[in-house]
Amino acid sequence: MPVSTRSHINSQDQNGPNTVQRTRPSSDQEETHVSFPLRNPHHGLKEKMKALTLLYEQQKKASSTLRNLSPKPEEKRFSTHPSVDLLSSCKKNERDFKETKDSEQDNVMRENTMPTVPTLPNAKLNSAVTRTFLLPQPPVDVAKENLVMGPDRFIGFPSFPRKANVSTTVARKLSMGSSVPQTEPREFLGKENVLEVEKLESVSEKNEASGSRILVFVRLRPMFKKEREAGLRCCVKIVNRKDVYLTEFPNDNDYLRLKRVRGRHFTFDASFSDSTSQQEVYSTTTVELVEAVFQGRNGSVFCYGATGAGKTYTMLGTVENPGVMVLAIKDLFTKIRQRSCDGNHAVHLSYLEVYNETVRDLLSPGRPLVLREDKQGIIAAGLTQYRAYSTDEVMALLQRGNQNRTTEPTRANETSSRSHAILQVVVEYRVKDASMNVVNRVGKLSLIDLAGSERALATDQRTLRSLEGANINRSLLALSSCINALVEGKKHIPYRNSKLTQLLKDSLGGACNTVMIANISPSNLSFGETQNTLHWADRAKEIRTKACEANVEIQHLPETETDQAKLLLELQKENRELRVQLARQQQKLLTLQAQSLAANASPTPHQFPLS
Ligand SMILES: Nc1ncnc2c1ncn2[C@@H]1O[C@H](COP(=O)(O)OP(=O)(O)OP(=O)(O)O)[C@@H](O)[C@H]1O
Repeated sequence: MPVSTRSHINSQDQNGPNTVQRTRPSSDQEETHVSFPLRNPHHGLKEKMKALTLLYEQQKKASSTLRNLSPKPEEKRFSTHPSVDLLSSCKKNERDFKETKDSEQDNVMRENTMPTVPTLPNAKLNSAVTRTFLLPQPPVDVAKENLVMGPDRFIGFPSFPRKANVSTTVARKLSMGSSVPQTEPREFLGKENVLEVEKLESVSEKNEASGSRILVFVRLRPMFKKEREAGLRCCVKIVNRKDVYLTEFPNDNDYLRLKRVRGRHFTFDASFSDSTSQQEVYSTTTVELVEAVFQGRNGSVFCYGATGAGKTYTMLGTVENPGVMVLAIKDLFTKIRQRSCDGNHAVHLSYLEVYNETVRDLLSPGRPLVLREDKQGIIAAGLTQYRAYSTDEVMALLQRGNQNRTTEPTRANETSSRSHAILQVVVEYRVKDASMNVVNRVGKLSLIDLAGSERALATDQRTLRSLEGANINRSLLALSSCINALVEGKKHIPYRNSKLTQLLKDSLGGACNTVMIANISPSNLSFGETQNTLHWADRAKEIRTKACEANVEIQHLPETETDQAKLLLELQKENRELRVQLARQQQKLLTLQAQSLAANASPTPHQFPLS
């Protein structure tokens, strides 16, 4: 989504943050002196934070080792939609990740961590309209923390609020390019998959040359035990990780055509079989978009498919197998940690749903939001944007949002999402270039879990379910009309036909790197829906979005006194924010120290000899 002012970036900026030379002022000078070139007044604070964070991590490790000595609690199990309890999975995976990366990251500032949120077991499935799982409230300090920094309620859905610009020159850089480093995925892929990823890289290279094509992936979910027991057959075969063969088996009662088997063949950028891991799906589809966000480019990933085909599983996943949203957030913060020495990052987050043609804020539910269009695109007026400092915080917010999301059991899925959910993460990355100009990149990642289409049932007539179904189908139909119009190169694209298409306008026809993951079921009972999904996915391959330009702003060193004063104010604000962060870290450290002291002090029974 566009930022207010932009222009072309010169090639010099390619050198990126690593070439920046900076000097650090002493902490007493921080808020009083205005000498130029202006220096960032909170470097001292940053150092302190780094040291504190490290100390905190060590304490945390020590206390977790202590805890591990005590007998393990029973393995946590879901009694409801597993995707709603992501925090612990995130923690577990983050721990694994930390273990592997610890040695190389010792000199890097670690992200904040939050106390684990306990999950209440045995949450019951409820057929009410709104999800009513018994889930933990987000930790109090998340809410408090966000009150300190926000929430910035005025921020619209697709746009990020721009600060008053001191800028005189603005820069713009073209399209998601080969400059996007492939940092992560290979270690998670099997050997045979590396070759495939290389093939896929050539897809995105081609993309780069010819503007931005929507990349379309297909994911087949495994057959359920219930389906196998019911004698259903698999009608989908994936070959070469690209080709999808769909077989139409004759109906058992159709004696005349018993031997007639018809099939269709589709090819996509990649097709994932039912045994593909979540990590592999993420690495193939989304990892590059996350990297591009740091360069100021927008990216969208949306899951499309029939109800029960695996969209929410792909997007959110489970505790053991976190999905694209969770992996992207973790990846994002890992990258921020790795770059924390280069510049400042700010991550803002919003989460909304479109339910029955109304837009609702999932993070602070209230009145429906109104969509407005302005120069920056479609805006959901009043949508809350939270500033997040760590994966844990985002997970807590995501969990809170998922509690508020509308789900209910359907014929095909016990925890069917009845709304379209859009998680949007805005990353602002600010760094100084060699000439001490401030380079500001703003990239936005939209992760979209669409509601599934479902055939209307005769018994559903006039119930809330049928209204929901009708609205879901209506918005998906509107989505298909937009896809058609875009593919046919029509001038008028009917985005206004539904709230969903208005919100997806930027992803479909704007300057955005877009990925579509079409989820399909293997069961021959879902043949019609699968064929339909594959048809639209096949159409979507032909959509070209506008060349994805980087949102890069260069703020030149201020010359006038007013501009200098403005810059000073901004730096002071940032300084205050860092102080709040520091205080929070100190608080956490103290709590942890107190806990480990208490753990050491409390005697365990076997320490005392029996008399
Ligand atoms: N790749 C997969 N591996 C294992 N289980 C899967 C996979 N995909 C889906 N499932 C399981 O299938 C069930 C339905 O999946 P999910 O809820 O993601 O469907 P959906 O497309 O989001 O449906 P709806 O549109 O109704 O919300 C869930 O129990 C989920 O755990």
